[in-house]
Amino acid sequence: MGKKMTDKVTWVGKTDWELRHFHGDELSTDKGTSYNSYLIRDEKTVLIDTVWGPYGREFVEALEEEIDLQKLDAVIMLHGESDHSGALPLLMEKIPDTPIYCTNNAVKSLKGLYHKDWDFHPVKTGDQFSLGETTLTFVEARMLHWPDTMFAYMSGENILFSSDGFGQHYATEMLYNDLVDQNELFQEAMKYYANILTPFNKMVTAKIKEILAMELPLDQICTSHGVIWRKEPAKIIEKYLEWADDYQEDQITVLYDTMWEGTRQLAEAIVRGIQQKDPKTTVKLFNLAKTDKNDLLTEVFRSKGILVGSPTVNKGITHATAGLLEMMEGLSFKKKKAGAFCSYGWSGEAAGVIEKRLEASGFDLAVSSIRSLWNPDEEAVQNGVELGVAFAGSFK
Ligand SMILES: Cc1cc2nc3c(=O)[nH]c(=O)nc-3n(C[C@H](O)[C@H](O)[C@H](O)COP(=O)(O)O)c2cc1C
Repeated sequence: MGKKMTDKVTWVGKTDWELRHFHGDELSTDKGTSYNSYLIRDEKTVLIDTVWGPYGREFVEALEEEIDLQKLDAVIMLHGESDHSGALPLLMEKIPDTPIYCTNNAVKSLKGLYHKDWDFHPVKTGDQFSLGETTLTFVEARMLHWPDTMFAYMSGENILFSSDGFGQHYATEMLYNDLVDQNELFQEAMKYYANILTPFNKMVTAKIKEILAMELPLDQICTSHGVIWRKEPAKIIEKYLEWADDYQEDQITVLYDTMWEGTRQLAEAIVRGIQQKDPKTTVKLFNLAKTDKNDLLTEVFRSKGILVGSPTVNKGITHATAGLLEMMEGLSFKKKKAGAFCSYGWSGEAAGVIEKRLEASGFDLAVSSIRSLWNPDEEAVQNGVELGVAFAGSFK
């Protein structure tokens, strides 16, 4: 059942309350998500995006209740990814000759995913689609977050359809940003940005500046996941500019893994050292194997510095530590300091392995790593405290 937004625009997406893992298991979605699809009825009728494949049948049937599919003049695909295009094969079976407007790169991604020769019409920045009283203007948005992404601006209604930009994995029956819990909303928006868009900070900034320079009146931002920003849409744009500018808060995060608590004891000593040196800084301690990885990455995103510790296992680090370091490398965090620590029994390679990986991932190593032979004794605890003091001191 569609939700009417304006005389001409109806939300025809799918709210997915139960989704908990997205992109395989790369991204946790504790609050579910929505796949937003929009139906525009002016003199012409067009559909913007579809929904994920498992909901394809439901989507097409609901769309048929809204309109005679044969009256659909075009399908506009802002981004080829399966969560937005999954229902396309089913829809196109019913309307095989309907043109699909998308970027050149989306022709490639959609052909690669579905191997169909639909009637593709590639568009570029500045190209327009006249709907009647209103017009859609396309703006390519490469790497926000795929090479195939574009935005579409609808004049008359003053709506920016922003694909995954400004999105959140946040299922709600409320549809609009002003009707939901603001803390939850901004936490989910930040988690989305931290985990998906961080590598593309520069492109986010450039794209937002390009759009702001167009001086378009903006009443709503319609993203492809989560709520529609209708109240003060400029607020999320400002947040994006802040987040894209190598965001950090006055926070240090200590992340450790442990088998027998030795590395944890070292981590606690480090936390005490940080608090001693700088009581105002927020210090957070997490067992990285037991905390949601995407929440951890969001904490790293907020941090000015991180310290990572692992027990030494078979001359290396634990798999959970390795997994998180791999994800951090992919996100290309900038302007953050780091340090490493480990507990060991005989060879003690873990701290060195972590240090190398942090450095290769672009972190600035502000302190030399420390190690504790077995459980930390008094001297090792003192080394932990001193590491914390030195790390906190490196920001002065
Ligand atoms: C399966 C296993 C493999 C280990 N491999 C190494 C190793 O290669 N080198 C080393 O120095 N210690 C090794 N250790 C010893 C641990 O690093 C040591 O017990 C350390 O104190 C564990 O830290 P934790 O108390 O934080 O778990 C190993 C321990 C286990 C259980």
